[in-house]
Formats: sequence, C-alpha cells, structure tokens
Amino acid sequence: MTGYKNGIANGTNGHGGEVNGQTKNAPAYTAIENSLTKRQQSLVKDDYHVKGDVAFDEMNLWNGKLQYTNGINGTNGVNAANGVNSIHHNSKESPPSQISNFNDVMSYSYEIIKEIADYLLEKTSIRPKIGVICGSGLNSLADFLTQTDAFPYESIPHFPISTVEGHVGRMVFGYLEGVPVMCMQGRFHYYEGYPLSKCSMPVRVMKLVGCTHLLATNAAGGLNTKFKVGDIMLVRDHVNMMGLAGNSPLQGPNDPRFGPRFPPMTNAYDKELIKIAKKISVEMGIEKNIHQGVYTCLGGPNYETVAELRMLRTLGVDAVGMSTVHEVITARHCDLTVFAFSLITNKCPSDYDSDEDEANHEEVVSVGKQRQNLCAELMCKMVRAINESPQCK
Ligand SMILES: O=P(O)(O)O[C@@H]1C[C@H](O)[C@@H](CO)O1
Ligand code: HPA
Repeated sequence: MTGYKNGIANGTNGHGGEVNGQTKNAPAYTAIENSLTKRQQSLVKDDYHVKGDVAFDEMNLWNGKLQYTNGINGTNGVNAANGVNSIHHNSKESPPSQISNFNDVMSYSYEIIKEIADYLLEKTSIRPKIGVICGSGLNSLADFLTQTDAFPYESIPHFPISTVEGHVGRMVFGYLEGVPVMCMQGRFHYYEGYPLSKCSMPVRVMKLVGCTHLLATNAAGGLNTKFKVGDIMLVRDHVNMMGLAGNSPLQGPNDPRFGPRFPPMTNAYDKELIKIAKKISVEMGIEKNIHQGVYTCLGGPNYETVAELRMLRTLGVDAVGMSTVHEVITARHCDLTVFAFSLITNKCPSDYDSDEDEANHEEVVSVGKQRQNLCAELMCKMVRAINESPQCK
C-alpha cells in the first residue's frame, strides 16, 4: 500500500498536482478510500495494495516531468505527481521529458532497441527463435522453460515495468521442448500509462535478438455465445479499434530497419500455425474447447458497457481484451510470424438483465490459473511444431 498511500499523502504535504493551471493539493488517500463503496474499496485494495507501489513509483520516476498530453495535461487537465519522491527507482530508464498517450517512438529508436537486445545477448548464451508473451494469469507458461536466465524488467536498460496483478514482470530466456525461446512474464498495457509503441517495444527486442516467431497469449472476454469460460480462441484476425481511432504503435517516423511504412495486415495471424494448433487440439482431446475467432483490443482499464459489447459483436468481434493487437502489428511490421490465442476468462453480457457476474480481474486471473497447464501444453506443442517447420529452419 505504501506507494499509493505515500504518493497521495505526499500530495497533501505541499506537493499538489496542477489542475487547469492551478495548483491543488492532492486529497489524502483515506479521504478517497472513504468515498468508495465497499466493492470499489476491495477492487482498489487489489489493484493498489498489491502492485500499487510499483505503479505509483513508476509515476514518481517521472517526477516533475509527468504530463499527459492526451487531453489531460498541465494546461487543460491534470499534471500529477509533482514533487513526489521516488521510493524504488529504475535508474536504467532515462526519464522521458513527456509521457504522451499518442507516441514516443523516438525514445525507442533502432539504436536503443539494439542496445537492449545486445545487453540481453551479452548476459545469456541462449539464442531464442521464438518470443512468447504471457497473458493475465498465464505467467506460469514461463515455468515450463528449462535452463533459464531471467531478467526482471527493472534490470533491463530502457525497459518499463509491469504494474498489473498477475503479471510477474520479467523476461525469461530458456528452452521449451528443447527450443530456445524468450518469454515475457508480464506485458505492458496502454491503460498502465504507456503509449502503444512502448507497450509493444519488447517485440522489436525479440526481433533483434533473433526471433523469427511471436506467440502471444491473452485473457479475454467471450462475446461469441458459443464460447465458454475456460475455452481457447485461436486468433484468426483482429479489429484494431484503437488504430481505427488513430492510435497505432507504428505512428510516427518509420525506421525501415524494422519494416515498411505501410505494412499489410491481411495475413497477420499465420494460417499454417492455426491449422497446426487445431490439429494439436484434436491430439490433446480438447477440440470442443478450441475455437477460431476475431479479437479486439480496447484501451481499458474499465471493462465494457453492454452497449459497447453489443457494438463489438455486431462488428464481428468474438473476444475482447486489452492487449496483443499492437504487439502483433509491431511483429508483422518487422516480419515475425505470429500465432496468438485468447483464454476466455469471462462471458460478456449482451443484455442489461443478464445474471452473469460483472467482469473482474480476480476472475480473469483465477481462470488463467485454472487453465494455465492446458495453455502451457498447447504452447509447448506449438513451439515444438514451429521448430520442426521449414519456416523456422
Ligand atoms: O494481458 P492480458 O491481455 O492477458 O490481460 C487482460 C486485459 C487486462 O490486462 C486484464 C483485465 O482483467 O486482463
Ligand atoms: N474485457 C476486456 N478485457 C478483458 C476481459 C473483458 O471482458 N476479460 C479479460 N480481459
């Protein structure tokens, strides 16, 4: 709790935020806490008491420089965390002069990404072919790796930190089914305050480290009424809602060393790998629990309204989450072959009288844990199949 509590409390000790150009003292944590309903309190407790230190410290890291330019900035919105002292400090990351929800591609130039890749390659002798991203509740996929070298994100130069419960926050190199892989145990989300280019920056690191494939997993809400909680959806395609609204990880100057200015996306998810996954699901006897479908990523962190869920269904979306799409776009831009699956952790109600529980992160993480072995088995078999495919040779 220290991070959140101290952070806000420091605000009252003369370190206010600035609202519409006026300095205001931040309210004490207890005042905020008291104004919440019991249910909100428990959600806040879960989110901030577990990871809050990290989330707030990450903000503190940018102490004095924190400016959201996406409609909430110092001049017409909130300029928070002025004067708040940092508790933990990721000294490797140079403070950005501005946090923009639009983009900071320039802060992750080819040279910086190469520096990160070289740093990792210097510290491990493993040379991964496949990059894996673990979704919420699916961190234990990395526990199946052998001969591991693990790097907490705060130890990697220029790396952000993962602030979400259920995301460990480290890059693990090792062998899965004898195949060299690197695995993100915890990813970065837009709602954590990182621009999309920063969320998907590790995919470019995977590329420069030598990976040819990206395997991404996520937790998602099931819109397709055929999907049950615990089922797996092989991602056939996505609808890039955030991109349609003008927010892309590729926004800004294009560096052709990564890929072309205008990359196609019609074959974003490799068809052959989807076929292989279906075959594997038959071998595993879980074909009834495996579907194919369309995923979309929304900005979060709130879950969707009924009207939004209805709209998404009308658009042909089968599962909704808060990640993956920008990672896949970044991967395809630099010509990684992509396979992704969603674990359906909750159903999405389509009417106001639904007796489904409201979506909540505890359930998401808990279903992830219940299905982690199944997901890991599928992942292991996919890695083995990819390694045996001519593409990977
Ligand atoms: O990292 P993923 O996409 O698996 O996590 C999903 C989306 C949010 O981060 C979280 C919501 O419960 O789960
Ligand atoms: N909506 C958005 N993201 C999610 C959901 C959901 O219902 N479940 C898990 N991640």
